[in-house]
Amino acid sequence: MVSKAMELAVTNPLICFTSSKPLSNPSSILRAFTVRCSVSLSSDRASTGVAERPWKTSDARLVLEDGSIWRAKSFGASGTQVGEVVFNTSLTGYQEILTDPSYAGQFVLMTNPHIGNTGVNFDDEESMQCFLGGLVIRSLSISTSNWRCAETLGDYLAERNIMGIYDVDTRAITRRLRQDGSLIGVLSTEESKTDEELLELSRSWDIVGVDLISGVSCKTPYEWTDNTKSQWDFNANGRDGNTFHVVAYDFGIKHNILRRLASYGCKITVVPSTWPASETLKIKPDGVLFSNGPGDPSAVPYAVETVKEILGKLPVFGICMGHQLLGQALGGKTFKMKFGHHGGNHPVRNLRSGHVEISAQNHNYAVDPASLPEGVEVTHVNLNDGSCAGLAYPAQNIMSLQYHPEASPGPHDSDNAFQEFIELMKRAKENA
Ligand SMILES: NC(=O)CC[C@H](N)C(=O)O
Repeated sequence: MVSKAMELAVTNPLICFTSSKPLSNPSSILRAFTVRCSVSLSSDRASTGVAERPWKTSDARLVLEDGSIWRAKSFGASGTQVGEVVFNTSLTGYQEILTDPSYAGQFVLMTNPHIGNTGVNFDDEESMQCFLGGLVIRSLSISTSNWRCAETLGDYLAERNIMGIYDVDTRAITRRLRQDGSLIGVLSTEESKTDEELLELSRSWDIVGVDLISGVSCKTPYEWTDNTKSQWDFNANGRDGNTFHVVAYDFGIKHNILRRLASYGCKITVVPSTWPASETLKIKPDGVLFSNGPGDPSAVPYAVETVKEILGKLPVFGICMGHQLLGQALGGKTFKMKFGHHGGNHPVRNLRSGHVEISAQNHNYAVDPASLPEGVEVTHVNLNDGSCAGLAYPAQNIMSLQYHPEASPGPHDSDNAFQEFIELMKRAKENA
């Protein structure tokens, strides 16, 4: 009886207001419960002799380069890992986020507090691997419930050797990142490492200037075989019977880009990031796609050179990293943003149609439109901060988006961009 009363007093904040008896003095009832609680706890310990709590206590630390230390509980893999902390505002889609190669070198902090409730399945992956440094969440769902669930999030991360932490104040960390900009952090479950050692590690590592593409790109070319089940293939009537051959440069390509191109009737050859432009031109495809990818676009001059050699010779479509490389190849500059855009709720204005699209985004760098030569048109603008979200150079059959028309996860408002690419290839073929 005593412990039942304790449970009610502790977990139900409305207990005083739902009592069947009129409350002449609610504070005395609270006092009574408090006394009962303390009696109950001390008598339990006395009878079992065990002072251990039944729940897990903090066994992980996130140390940020600004010197702040966040105690948390660990799940997934253990160890010590360094990376850049970014926050993602998507409500769900954590599995697609975990397998997006563009997160290599980063810890993803989900601002939605409740993660893991749908578990994971093996159809929703965006690549063959998790390349990110780790996952930071507020609350790890204690149960998984979804008809497609094959595994829990914790088991999935552990099998892939990816660290996760929960029970950490993700709102406070997000506010810090918004105020001070992106920060490097270290996640550790190793008690032998001091806070000072972890801080030192966070301050001795940087993501700027590092070629992260070479670690995520495929090693040899392959033909994409699309296994998308018909129930997931939306907009399938976008196909007009034509087949266009697209060479897709894999800078860390998300599978949904390939699925969407296939859905629009494209035959796709995926090639590694170092694949020579001359080999691509030899194949004579109808168009070239430059994919998304992790890290600093200024750290991969070889990729910019490849893009330069292809521009003007074939219709091209750049997505995210591909867009940034195109911007550089056209003579423009890219810069690092304060904390970037990561999430499925970014409003973008399509300046040609006048429509606002709610888009999926994931980038820390952007193209400076003022640095672009004449003739290059800014086609899309991010309405949160006015940054450049899309470019076109019609004279050379070039189009690009800073964000993700393939979504996954995120809204499908921008799917039409794939249709535009098809039309670009069609026009180029007709005029050839
Ligand atoms: N999704 C991407 O392609 C990311 C592009 C680039 N790595 C950035 O962070 O800006």
